[in-house]
Amino acid sequence: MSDEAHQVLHAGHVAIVGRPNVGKSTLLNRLLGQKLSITADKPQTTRHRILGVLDMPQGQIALLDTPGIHRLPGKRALNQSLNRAALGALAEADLVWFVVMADRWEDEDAYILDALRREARPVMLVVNKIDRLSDRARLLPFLQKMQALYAFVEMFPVSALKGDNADRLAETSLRYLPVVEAKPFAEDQLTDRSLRFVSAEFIREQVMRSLGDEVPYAAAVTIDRFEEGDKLTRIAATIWVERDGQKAIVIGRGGERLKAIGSQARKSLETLLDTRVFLELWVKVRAGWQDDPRLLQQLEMDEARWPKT
Ligand SMILES: Nc1nc2c(ncn2[C@@H]2O[C@H](COP(=O)(O)OP(=O)(O)OP(=O)(O)O)[C@@H](O)[C@H]2O)c(=O)[nH]1
Repeated sequence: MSDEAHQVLHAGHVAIVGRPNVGKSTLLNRLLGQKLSITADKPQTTRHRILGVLDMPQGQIALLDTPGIHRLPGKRALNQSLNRAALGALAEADLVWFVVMADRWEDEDAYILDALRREARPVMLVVNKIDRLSDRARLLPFLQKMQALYAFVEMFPVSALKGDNADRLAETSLRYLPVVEAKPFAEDQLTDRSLRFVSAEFIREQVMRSLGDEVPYAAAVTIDRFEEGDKLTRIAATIWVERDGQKAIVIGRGGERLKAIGSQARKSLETLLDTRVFLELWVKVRAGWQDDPRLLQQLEMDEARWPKT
């Protein structure tokens, strides 16, 4: 038998948790070497639990990207479902990456740490955005302060944006996952989500990026048609907003903004799907979807309604 056959493999789930905007999705994309989770310079970009498969010679990590946890969910059904998705991912995890910003510790971080204490899973502290520290000497006292708060199994300063230390984070994490006989996912499998689902997320990302603060959380995307060919994928999608005024904003003067959203989304979809993409976008109004859990589910959980691609 070759040495390789004797190699011990590890595999399991790692939940990436942290307050909004600390860089969880950026970290996931960096490690996967491909864009999977959407990012924008606004909190609460991630609305769904996304599973990304990180394949390494010594095993596989199923990474669960979670929506940023909010301290005060309030009444909005959307916020409550965000918190549920994040806390649900914890229950599935063999290991948790608790992402915080370098030299920043806020009430919301403390709230999440309390939730982690209750789950009693091994937690690694991931100290992100170290590239933004003007003075690296501040890192050590910050780590010491963190160590006093909780018995983290490891503490990793990283820059998700630049990639510093990210690979070592993944390699070290493998050791905390169960030993397996075989890798649970195919080596080239990137996610357990359908391409249709990821495509809807990519379109929503462009809506959020192009819209300042005017509409951000009031937009959802459903895929109406998804036809894959060898060279061309035809996609028709609807952007749902809550009010007529928001519809006008998304469309823009003379349709300019919608055109820009479509063209940016098409570019990232072409990379994802590795085909040319013909994208048709519609904007429709559906009042109150953010406050209505049933409507939310209908709009968001579109995978249940269509066959997997
Ligand atoms: N300078 C710097 N910026 C980063 C780093 N990681 C993420 N960012 C930026 O921080 C912002 C938020 O990143 P996201 O990855 O969307 O954050 P998130 O934690 O997934 O946010 P939610 O989806 O709201 O939970 C983006 O503008 C990123 O480019 C980093 O290592 N360094």
